[in-house]
Amino acid sequence: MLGRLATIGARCPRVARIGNRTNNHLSSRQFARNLASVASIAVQTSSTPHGLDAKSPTRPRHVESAPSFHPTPRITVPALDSPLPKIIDGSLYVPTRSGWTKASGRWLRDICSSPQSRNQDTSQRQINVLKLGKNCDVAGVSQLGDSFQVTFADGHQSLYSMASLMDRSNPALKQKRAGVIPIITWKASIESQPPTVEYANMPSVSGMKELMTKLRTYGFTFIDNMPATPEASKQLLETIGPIRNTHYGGFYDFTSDLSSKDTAYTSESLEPHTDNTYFTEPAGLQALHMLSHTDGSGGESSLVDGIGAAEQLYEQDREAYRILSQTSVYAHASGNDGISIQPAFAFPTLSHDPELGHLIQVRWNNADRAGVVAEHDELDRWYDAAAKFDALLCDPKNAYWFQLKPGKMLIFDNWRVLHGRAAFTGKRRMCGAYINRDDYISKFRMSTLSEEEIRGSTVTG
Ligand SMILES: C[N+](C)(C)CCCC[C@H](N)C(=O)O
Ligand SMILES: O=C(O)CCC(=O)C(=O)O
Repeated sequence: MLGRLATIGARCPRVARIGNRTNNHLSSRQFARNLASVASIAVQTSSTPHGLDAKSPTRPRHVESAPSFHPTPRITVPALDSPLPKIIDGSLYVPTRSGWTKASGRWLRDICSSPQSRNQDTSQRQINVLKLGKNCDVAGVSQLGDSFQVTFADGHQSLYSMASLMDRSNPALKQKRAGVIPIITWKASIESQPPTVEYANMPSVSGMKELMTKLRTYGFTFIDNMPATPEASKQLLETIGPIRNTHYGGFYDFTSDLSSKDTAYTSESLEPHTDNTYFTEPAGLQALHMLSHTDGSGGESSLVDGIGAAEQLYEQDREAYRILSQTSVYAHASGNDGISIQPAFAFPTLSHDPELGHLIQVRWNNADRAGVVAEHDELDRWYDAAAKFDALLCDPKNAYWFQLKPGKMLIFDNWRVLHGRAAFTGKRRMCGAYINRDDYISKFRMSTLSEEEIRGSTVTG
């Protein structure tokens, strides 16, 4: 059954090219509406109350009729006669350029960072506003520069910057929280200048910043001129984040001996894929470092920008993009003895950030795919859409082919970039590791944001 459009649809890609830098921000709610009007990919600003456009030809059969839309009753706020904040019914109203902003007493107390409210060593909350009731009502407020000192009904006082009151719905802050920056999508031509970081610069502050920025911008980078040893590879990866353990072990050092019952442990070719589609959360980063290849040839590696390919699919066939964004797919890993891994629930091939709307994850592995969550009369539409995406992934224009070599480690974003391999002969030894997505984004933020930006974009409430 095609998923409901109203919930996780995504808007057409607002592709604002700045130089050759592409800003991919897919936002929610507009998806269905724009599907109905294939005329242009110009971003529309209005959004239907329920994300579904009555004209949409693709309204899923099972969606119940949209409930009638009741505007939220509004408290009449005072005219903007004085620039001073006001207290109404225990909430604080702050004057802003665009009118009054309401700050609920419980929210203010919840985000209080005073030592009474928050452990200063762990940044963890040590009060429970759910039990404080009317004590959280705002009882007094005074302005101190660009901050407000709030007094609560139980006498507790705390200081809030104007920014902290205003920024709660600030998209730029949400992007900083999620480590979202403008990305550069690429095709096979990236071969002329693939993103690369010199090992000699690692793990200096500037070197890590360069590594994280290139990874986040391109979805992959090489670490060049490094020792062709598992020890050096493991040590470097551990400066990024903890190595993730899986049924393949932690740091992996493998060859084509079927020591794990997976085709990666053979000499066969592998189509472009993302790893771990059978996990509820696929690894965020994957590293591959060829240590040796003797008595044989082949084994070239391929990379494809999954976001770039998805962008091409959107421009070529919006319906196919929608189907891959709305149809959930299972996967499995069951080769190893005693292993039968499936995700907690099925995921679409293309997943979008539910708050910011942009394409956040590509999940694609033809070998590990299990059930497609679609009725039989819709299954062929999924196969048609998947075939179009597959053709883009395998298009020589999109695939960057290269030969890995000892001393040059590849690290890539397994939520964005697909990797593949040509068949090979001889003995080929590879090492590397997985790193969790959240650990990757944490390292990216810590390496590229200022202290203040990190603090300001760490959502505490
Ligand atoms: C060797 N290494 C552990 C990296 C990979 C193991 C196989 C990964 C599997 N084919 C997948 O697509 O998830
Ligand atoms: O052997 C390779 O080059 C890559 C194997 C692979 O796809 C993987 O380890 O996930």
